[in-house]
Amino acid sequence: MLDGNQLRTLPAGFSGLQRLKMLNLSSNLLGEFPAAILALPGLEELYLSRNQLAVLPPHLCQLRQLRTLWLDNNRIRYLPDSIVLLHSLEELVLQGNQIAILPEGFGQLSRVTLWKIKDNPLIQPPYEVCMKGIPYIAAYQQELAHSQPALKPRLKLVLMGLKDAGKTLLRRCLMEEDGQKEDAGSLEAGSAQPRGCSGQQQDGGRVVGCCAVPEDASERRDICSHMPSHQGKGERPCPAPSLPPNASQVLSGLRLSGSKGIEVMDWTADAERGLTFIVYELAGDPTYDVIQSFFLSPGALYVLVVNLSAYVPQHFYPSVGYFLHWLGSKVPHAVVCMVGTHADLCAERELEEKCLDIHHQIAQQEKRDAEGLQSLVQQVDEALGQDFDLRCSSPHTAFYGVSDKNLRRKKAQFQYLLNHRPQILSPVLPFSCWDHCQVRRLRDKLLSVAEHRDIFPNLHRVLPKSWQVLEELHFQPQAQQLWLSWWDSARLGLQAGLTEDRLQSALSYLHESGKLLYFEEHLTLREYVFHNLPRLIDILNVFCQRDATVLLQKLLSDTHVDELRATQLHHYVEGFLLHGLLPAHVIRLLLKPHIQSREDLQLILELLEKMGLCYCVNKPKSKPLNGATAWYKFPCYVKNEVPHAEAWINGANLSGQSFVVEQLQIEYSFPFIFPPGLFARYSVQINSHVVQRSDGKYQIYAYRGKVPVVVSYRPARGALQPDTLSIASHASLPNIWTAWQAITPLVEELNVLLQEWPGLYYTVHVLCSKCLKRGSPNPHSFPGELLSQPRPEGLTEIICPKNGSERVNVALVYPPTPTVISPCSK
Ligand SMILES: Nc1nc2c(ncn2[C@@H]2O[C@H](COP(=O)(O)OP(=O)(O)OP(=O)(O)O)[C@@H](O)[C@H]2O)c(=O)[nH]1
Repeated sequence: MLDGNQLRTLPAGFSGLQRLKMLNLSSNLLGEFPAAILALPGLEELYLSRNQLAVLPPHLCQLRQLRTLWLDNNRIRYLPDSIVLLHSLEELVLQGNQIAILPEGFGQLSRVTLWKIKDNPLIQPPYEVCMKGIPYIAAYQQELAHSQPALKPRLKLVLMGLKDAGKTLLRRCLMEEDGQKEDAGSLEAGSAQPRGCSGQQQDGGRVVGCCAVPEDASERRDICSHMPSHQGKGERPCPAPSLPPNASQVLSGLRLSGSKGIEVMDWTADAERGLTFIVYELAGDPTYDVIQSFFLSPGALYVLVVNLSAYVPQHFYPSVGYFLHWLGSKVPHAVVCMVGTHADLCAERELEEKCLDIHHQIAQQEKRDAEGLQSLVQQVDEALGQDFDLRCSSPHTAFYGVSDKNLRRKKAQFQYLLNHRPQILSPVLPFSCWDHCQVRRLRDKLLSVAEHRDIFPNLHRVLPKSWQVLEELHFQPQAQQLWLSWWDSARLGLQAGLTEDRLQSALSYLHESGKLLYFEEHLTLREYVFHNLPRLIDILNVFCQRDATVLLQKLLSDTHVDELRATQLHHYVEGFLLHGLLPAHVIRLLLKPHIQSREDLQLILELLEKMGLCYCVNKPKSKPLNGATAWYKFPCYVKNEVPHAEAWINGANLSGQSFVVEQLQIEYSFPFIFPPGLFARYSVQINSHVVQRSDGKYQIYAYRGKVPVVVSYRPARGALQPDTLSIASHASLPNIWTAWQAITPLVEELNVLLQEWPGLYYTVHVLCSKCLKRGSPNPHSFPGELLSQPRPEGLTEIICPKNGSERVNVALVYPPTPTVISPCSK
């Protein structure tokens, strides 16, 4: 064991150690692979992790006995071809290198069971194939050998930013620049002038500086959209825009009101090289939050759009910081390009100062986040430095009762978060839709980023012919269905010559490149392949729309609607916007263009439930409704602050009397960001576990059998406070076990949902029941971890420091296993 030294070379004569079977040289400073190692033919285990190796010797295969080879976190760019001859190899760890291509015949390493390749810029085989393991690599390489490879560069481009940031206009200008007109059907008639600039200088003082930044994320995002984008008096006048001919065409298609929601379209940005962007324009309106995260995936280029004219430093977080946190929690290591629109409305100096401010504040936010994570790593290290028994001696120590193994997992997770910060490509790029040169410059910038091999290595990969055939089959004109079941897709795969096991990789590729949606990791959604994106998005957009007129228009499009019926429909819309309730037949009307039959409606409703948009309020579990109207609740529409229920809060019922029961409350804290839309989706997800529920905007009261449960979301109360989501129950003391049983499935559902955010940091605690009973505003939270399946014998009594020597009866469950899902533990 020579790990953790400062070794740059091995001493002369090292090769004399002919009986050596294991050699650990990890965490040294080796810049070259020591030749002496090759002269140790009996070597079975070789650890060279965390060195500075760039090249491996071509004759690596001399180490014929090698069973374990760890080379992670070096600088290796290529693997020698002879590595495929290491037939005894069982463990091969290569993560954290610069490997783009695996040697031909790599699939021969069929004995390898421990395989790690993450964090390499893999092109061939593509990343998603490599991640799946050696058998998939073998299948892919076979495939490639038997087919005619072809190149098809395509990248998913996601536009995001606040409402009215200028995303739509930016996209249209870029596409018009290339002479690509959109389907006129998708445009609504509007004024020939942009909303932010009437073509003349607008008056009105700049008042945004005095706005207080709201604490609620949705309000945070709303505020900037209401900020006037006018120029203040005495500032450089807005130059009368000289309208480029194509900009006026673009503007003529821009609608004036109503939220159009999410849009997706192809943009052939460079016809010569055949490079296509699949552009996903997200909605700036936070009402779309519940669906937007479905469209964020790895391997895309993200453009964060900021309205520079409206920007003031106090609003950095809602207009920039928030989006970086959101994106980072869903797609760790996402590639982000910052664009500042409305540059024509800013004086030169103002432009410079604002861009600089955004740049500085991004750096500050990043530094703060990284320091926070680093201090967590340090805390874990300190805990690891202690003996496990010592850690278990007091329940009030950090990581009380957490095993070394779980601590190491935690550390790996923090390190993963630290190493996968968003990649922000450049300072803010000022942009004006009026300026041809800037439009062209932005287009060139996006193209050059896309072409950058280190950033998007996948763009240059060679694809097997069968993958292309698969794609064509999915998009053939007769494939008009709303979506395909996985089995339909598998049948197309067979036609393309892809067996089921090989289909997964091809679908993952199509998902990452933006061509379709396939949620491989999602428990229920992975049964679908969403190839018809415009239709799917059309459907989802309907249920994020808050504009009564737009909804009514959809409902009244039928010519046979009499006045009575119209009034009735009007009431339905009102109820929907207030309580989120709709009967199935009205949903059918809203989705009319997409529904031909009763089955279509049923399938769509099922899908909406699986996506966490709505649940049926009156369907008895696993029984048909016998002709009664099914009503659906869309939790993201619920407006009432408090659920209508005879409920209890913090140990007191509505009459204010204290219960003689014990409180059990598990609290999830989200220090950086609470995933947008999570509460609404969670609210749907738990529906199958609860009865007699009553929903409020931030709270759900319900029962699990006879045991009451409450789920509450509390937005952060200040900049440094976390958002929290708690799951609570109560029971009389001897039956506290029943309360644990009541909330366990709800905890599990939350954990499953949280897996969709691999870059999210959150903690889980049990709150002190005594503090809760006293109604303490700041109850003590116990560290440690929860068992996902607690047992009665796992309940422990501990003493809360805030309650003197009184014992707290609702306690942690040991031995602990992690409930925090680490992307590294997958
Ligand atoms: N003067 C000027 N006006 C712009 C510019 N970009 C956008 N606008 C105007 O700003 C307003 C909002 O632009 P949109 O492109 O609709 O904003 P968005 O980000 O798509 O908004 P949502 O779809 O609601 O999220 C419109 O009136 C545009 O005409 C720009 O560079 N200069």
